[in-house]
Amino acid sequence: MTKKIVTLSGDGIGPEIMEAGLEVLAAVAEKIGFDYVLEAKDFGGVAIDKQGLPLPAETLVAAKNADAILLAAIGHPKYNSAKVRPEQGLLAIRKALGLYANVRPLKIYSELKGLSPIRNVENVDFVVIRELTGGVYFGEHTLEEDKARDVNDYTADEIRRILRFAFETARKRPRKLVTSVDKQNVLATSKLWRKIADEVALDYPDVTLEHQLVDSCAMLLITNPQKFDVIVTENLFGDILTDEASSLAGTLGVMPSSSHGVGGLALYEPIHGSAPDIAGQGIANPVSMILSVAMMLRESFELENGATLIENAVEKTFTDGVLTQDLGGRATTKEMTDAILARL
Ligand SMILES: NC(=O)C1=CN([C@@H]2O[C@H](COP(=O)(O)OP(=O)(O)OC[C@H]3O[C@@H](n4cnc5c(N)ncnc54)[C@H](O)[C@@H]3O)[C@@H](O)[C@H]2O)C=CC1
Ligand SMILES: CC(C)CC(=O)C(=O)O
Ligand SMILES: [Mg+2]
Repeated sequence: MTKKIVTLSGDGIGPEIMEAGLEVLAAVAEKIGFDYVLEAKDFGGVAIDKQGLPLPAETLVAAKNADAILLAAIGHPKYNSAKVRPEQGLLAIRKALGLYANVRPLKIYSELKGLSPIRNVENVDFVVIRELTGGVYFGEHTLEEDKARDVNDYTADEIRRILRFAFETARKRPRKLVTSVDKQNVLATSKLWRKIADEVALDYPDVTLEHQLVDSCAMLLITNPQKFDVIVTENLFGDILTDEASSLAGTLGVMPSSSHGVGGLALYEPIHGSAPDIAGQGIANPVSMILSVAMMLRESFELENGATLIENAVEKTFTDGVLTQDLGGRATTKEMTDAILARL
């Protein structure tokens, strides 16, 4: 049956990397016989400019009716002091679709090992499960002249479901280790988080649970990244720790993600933003988007063969020394994409 994929190209480098991702999708689909249609929708800054809001109703309706959603990136400094911001659309679509579990795997490509500023990245292989629809990003925000307030809320149910997601993820991995990251020495939400993590662990005797405070976790990601298998944490901590973790891989430009919810619908996007500093120059690294397409084939459509084709082609492209500027190379977005296409 034909699958419907909604595409949200967004802002900045978004359209450039979406084009790359869709080219790779088309080539793989032809090889494996995957039948799909694309529906492109306005989202983010481009939607504000055209329709006055970052998540127009028709975009949300299309997303809800899709079999999967591909999102590139949103955001631009021109909205920094605007009332309506592209980021509001991003948070709104995650909430509206109930996408509470954001999966951010880290893979270190052998060819990129020397490019990481971290000395020892041998045998690093972990995934961060970031809670995506709760916490301080969704709490009340008040800003006055000389006072500001952001509320960090979590319910027990919200914590329990993301912990379960993390334990289920760990169960399928060889090391079966969950590191739950919090700040329970200070935060009430973290005290509840840790209590629930301990409770959920009782249902998974085959999985080991460790706790780590977020500040020392940030340090360990650099000094001992081999320690981690599955990291699970709240929205804000997961956002920060995964950008930090990307430095192990050499660049933000190689980290994809998937976001899952209750109904089976999932959204796939790079972990990075719209990179306004390089937008329009044709030099963005398209790998994060291309690997997000691979995650979509595997996780939404159970097309392991398609996902593996893409991942192997990316690996081979790196091995052959084709690198974009963020990795110290000279390849443009188009050259990198063509190199990957040639190795499918
Ligand atoms: N999911 C999304 O759409 C996200 C949107 N944002 C938004 O993006 C905008 C820019 O945020 P920044 O803090 O600049 O973060 P950013 O992630 O867009 O960029 C950080 C740095 O990484 C580089 N970079 C990122 N992706 C790259 C790629 N594929 N290839 C090569 N270099 C790449 C950029 O050039 C920049 O120097 C903001 O409006 C922010 O809110 C930020 C994160 C996620
Ligand atoms: C608006 C932000 C929460 C976007 C972001 O940084 C992310 O999702 O990684
Ligand atoms: Mg982020």
